[in-house]
Amino acid sequence: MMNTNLTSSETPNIAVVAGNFVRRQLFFLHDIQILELLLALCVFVTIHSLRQTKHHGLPVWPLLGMLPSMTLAVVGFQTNNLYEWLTQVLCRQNGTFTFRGPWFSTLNCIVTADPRNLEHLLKTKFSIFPKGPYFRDTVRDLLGDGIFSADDETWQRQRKTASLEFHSAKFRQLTTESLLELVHARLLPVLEESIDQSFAPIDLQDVLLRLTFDNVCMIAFGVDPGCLGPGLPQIPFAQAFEDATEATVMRFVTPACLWKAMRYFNLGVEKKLKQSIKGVDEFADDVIRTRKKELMMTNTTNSVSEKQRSDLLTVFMGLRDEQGEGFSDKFLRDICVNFILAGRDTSSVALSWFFWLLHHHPEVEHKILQELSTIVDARSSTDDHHNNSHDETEMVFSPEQIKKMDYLQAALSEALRLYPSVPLDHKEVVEDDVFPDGTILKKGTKVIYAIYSMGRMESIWGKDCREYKPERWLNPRDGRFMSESAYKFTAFNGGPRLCLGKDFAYYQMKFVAASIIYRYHVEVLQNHPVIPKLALTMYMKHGLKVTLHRRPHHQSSKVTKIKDH
Ligand code: HEM
Repeated sequence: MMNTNLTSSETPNIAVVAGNFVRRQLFFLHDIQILELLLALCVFVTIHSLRQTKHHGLPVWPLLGMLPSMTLAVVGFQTNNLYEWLTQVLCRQNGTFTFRGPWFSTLNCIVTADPRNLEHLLKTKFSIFPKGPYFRDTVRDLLGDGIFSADDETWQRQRKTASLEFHSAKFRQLTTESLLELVHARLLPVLEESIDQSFAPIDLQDVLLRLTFDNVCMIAFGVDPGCLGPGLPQIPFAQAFEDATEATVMRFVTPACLWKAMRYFNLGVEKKLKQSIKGVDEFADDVIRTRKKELMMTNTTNSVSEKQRSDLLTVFMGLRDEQGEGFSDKFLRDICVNFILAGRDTSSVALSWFFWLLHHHPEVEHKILQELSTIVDARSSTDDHHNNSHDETEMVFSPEQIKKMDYLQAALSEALRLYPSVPLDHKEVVEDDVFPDGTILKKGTKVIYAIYSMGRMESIWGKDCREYKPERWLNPRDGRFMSESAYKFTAFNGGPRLCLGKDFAYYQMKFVAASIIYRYHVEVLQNHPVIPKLALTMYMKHGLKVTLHRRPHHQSSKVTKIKDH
């Protein structure tokens, strides 16, 4: 580390003086100010360089490439939405174009929304399109060697073990039980509370984020942080996790040399990142230490309760390599943190967009209600001894009932088609190649696949591609749900890196949506602005402010009691 503490007896060193100067200047920079600075730089150079060329019909500015056009789109002169701007360009360019970034950035990349290219990238030539060193370098501090950023053997090992676990009966039991507890003992009471407080508006996105955070922590760590509860408490671990993800995302829009300098000098957003990662690590270390002790106790006392745990931490702790060595604590921390990131906000954000779409499509809400009533009535008539089938305030949907909700699954898939939780994803090319559409790919090129745009292309979904129509997912003969090719509907990725939590995510979203819709009509506040936030996951920038109205059959303010089913 450079010594920045000069005493009067020391000769000033030019590197130290320069270092201090940069440190002083950067100290005052906030992340927003950095963006403003970049924007000002764009405007300045744009005004001073009147020469502008075109690449495939897109303006390319000297030094700045296509950044000014994109910036104008994002700040609102054209579309107020980066994803919409990309969609417009991709539609004009038949599904693929080359984005030219400014000279100082690493933003040059191929952007594609062509299903043939997606299949090539995610499946056929999977091995030459890894996540790559650029992505890993950017997210390493938070994600380490976890499944999201890993490639090759490090990825394969985690994928294989987690995949076995995700498909086991024990895991299914853990997830259904923890979800049931969360929805009935925590989510529904919080929603009821808002009604009791004279229909106080609540931010449904925030409530759902809390629910999925608690749920995925139970799956990954086997502990419940308790974010969802009366009064919606602030939980330091959840806050640290959120801050750490947001600060990591800032690195993708900051020149690498700048964020690396800020990290070195511990300034601005990088300082915040360091502090929040410390918060995440402390929580993880504590859980790992406690679990190790518990497992040792279990082994010595030969008790079975701890051995029966099926959270990912316990499963990975039990693994040994050929030399009989277990995973290091750091690697165990990376594994869990990555799973929390994967399952934390994807389903909650998808559910938020789904409820917003329902608000604008009462006919879809009506059909979902009809489906739920049919399923509930069928159980009432065939299962008279079932203790909760007639008492609607205590209605708990069973896994078999959830499986039968084809229309709800179609409505959720349609929401994900238009608002995919991961709107853009990326790969790096490690060998020269050519896409099926003829695009030449040089080694080292970055490829962005625009999942959001894919849902809005006539060439993929037809003329009504922008309409919300769950029916497109139903077999016209029997009304059953029909899945789509992962290279056309890429919300869950595809090929060997297909989302590991896809089945669980559908179960979770269906269970939560059915439990809410059966009891309440969700009304979005009039004039509440709903626009996507620019982040790795497609949050609603201002949340989703709603009021809840009890259905006529659910007029009691009694909170649901969980019963075995
Ligand atoms: C609506 C909900 C969800 C959506 C839309 C979704 C989408 C995705 C996408 C697009 C990827 C690829 C990311 C990338 O490689 O850059 C992915 C990967 C992954 N997802 Fe999900 N996900 C959802 C829910 C979940 C849940 C609930 C879990 C776990 C509890 C989960 C676990 C994972 C894991 C572990 C990976 C990494 C797979 C790998 O790289 O091999 N996902 N998901």
